Amino acid sequence: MEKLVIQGGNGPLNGEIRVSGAKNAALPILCAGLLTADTLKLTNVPMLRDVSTTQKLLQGMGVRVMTDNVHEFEITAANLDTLVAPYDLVKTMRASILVLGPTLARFGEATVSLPGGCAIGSRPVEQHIKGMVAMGAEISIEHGYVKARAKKLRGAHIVMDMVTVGGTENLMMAAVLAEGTTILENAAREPEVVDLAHCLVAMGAKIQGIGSDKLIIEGVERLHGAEHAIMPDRIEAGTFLVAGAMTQGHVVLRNAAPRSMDVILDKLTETGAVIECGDDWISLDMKRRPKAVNVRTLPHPAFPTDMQAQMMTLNTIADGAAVMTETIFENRFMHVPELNRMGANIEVEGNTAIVKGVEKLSGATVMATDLRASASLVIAGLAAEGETIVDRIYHLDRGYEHIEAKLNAVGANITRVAS
Ligand SMILES: CC(=O)N[C@H]1[C@@H](OP(=O)(O)OP(=O)(O)OC[C@H]2O[C@@H](n3ccc(=O)[nH]c3=O)[C@H](O)[C@@H]2O)O[C@H](CO)[C@@H](O)[C@@H]1O
Ligand SMILES: C=C(OP(=O)(O)O)C(=O)O
Repeated sequence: MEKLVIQGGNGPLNGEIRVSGAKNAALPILCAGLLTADTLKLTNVPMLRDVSTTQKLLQGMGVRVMTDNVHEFEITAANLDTLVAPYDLVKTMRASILVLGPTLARFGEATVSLPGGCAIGSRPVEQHIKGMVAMGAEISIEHGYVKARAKKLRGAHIVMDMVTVGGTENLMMAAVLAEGTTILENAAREPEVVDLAHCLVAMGAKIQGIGSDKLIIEGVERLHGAEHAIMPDRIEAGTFLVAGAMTQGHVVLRNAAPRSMDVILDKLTETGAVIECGDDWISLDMKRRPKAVNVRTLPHPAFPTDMQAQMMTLNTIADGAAVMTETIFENRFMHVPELNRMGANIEVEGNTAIVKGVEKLSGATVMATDLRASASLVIAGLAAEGETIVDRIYHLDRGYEHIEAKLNAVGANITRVAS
């Protein structure tokens, strides 16, 4: 197991960082390769652990996956060897459930291990299942697996009980090959859902209402190959901007998607940062101690839960106090005790955290229990006095591509060492 050793107080971050492709767009889009026998060519794929897990999962099913290991993938699902996604891969990456919709739609059958919960919450998938049942699938849960069968899915009118990103993606991928029209109401509008929809359209799918909470999908007989560039990662970008703001630095992000980040950029402006954007770049200049900002996580276009931990870290050293409410996941404050060990002053009451800004954090050995909690501890370490050791960084490697190299290039001092 590896850990990161961060020498804090290295001064302001200063320079340019290239943003990688979005993990949360790449994972469903790789699974969309199952919808056609032709080749789906993807560029700007981030090279991170969840992507290699998806590659293994698809290859295990018999999909041909070619990659240059520098962000380009070609996926060809001509014939499959098995329609089963096994527990040992699904348990390391919940997004594996996204093979269910496309496999069922194209091959009439799919057996996927139930992902179960994870550190941030119980994360059930009953909305995915409810939607597929409405489309005519017979579904049973056996030995921890979802077994789905449907000779041919048929279009249905589905109103989801809550906004679910993965549920919307799975049902959209099922509906594109169903017979007739599917209407998905209360659909997720996250930019990554939109990116998947654009890729499906490039493959020949007929989808209206992209980017809204009502998707109208007219099933087609078959999809074809296409070429698609994965959108830039708004959460990785947000993480670097928070690091820039906390160190009172000046960072410029290239290959970014500022239009997908309105609320994150607004919040950073509220902290006192000066933000400028072009079509694909963002610059942040911070000349003062940040002001505390209140945050409430909600589905897009409101503040994303995947940026809550990083923004809380910024609030730990801000001028003033902030109220932060997490409404998406029931257990997404696991960074709090670790940040408090670094000298932060955070109290949690239910799904709300009160963060009172302190002058300085101090370096400590901390342990990361989920992906964004890990990222928040790395950026806390940059602003802290002394050395911080972030242990168990395999969570971090699930979702960030070379985070230490990217931060070191703009003035951080982070070393990866074996535990
Ligand atoms: C790979 C990927 O894209 N992951 C993202 C995706 O996760 P994921 O797609 O798993 O998250 P969802 O949007 O589905 O979950 C939102 C909430 O709905 C609940 N729920 C969901 C489905 C369901 O059938 N029943 C149910 O109760 C979940 O437990 C959670 O409380 O969206 C989350 C919310 O933006 C992000 O934090 C994750 O980074
Ligand atoms: C929660 C996240 O990912 P996943 O849904 O893959 O666990 C995340 O990206 O912050």
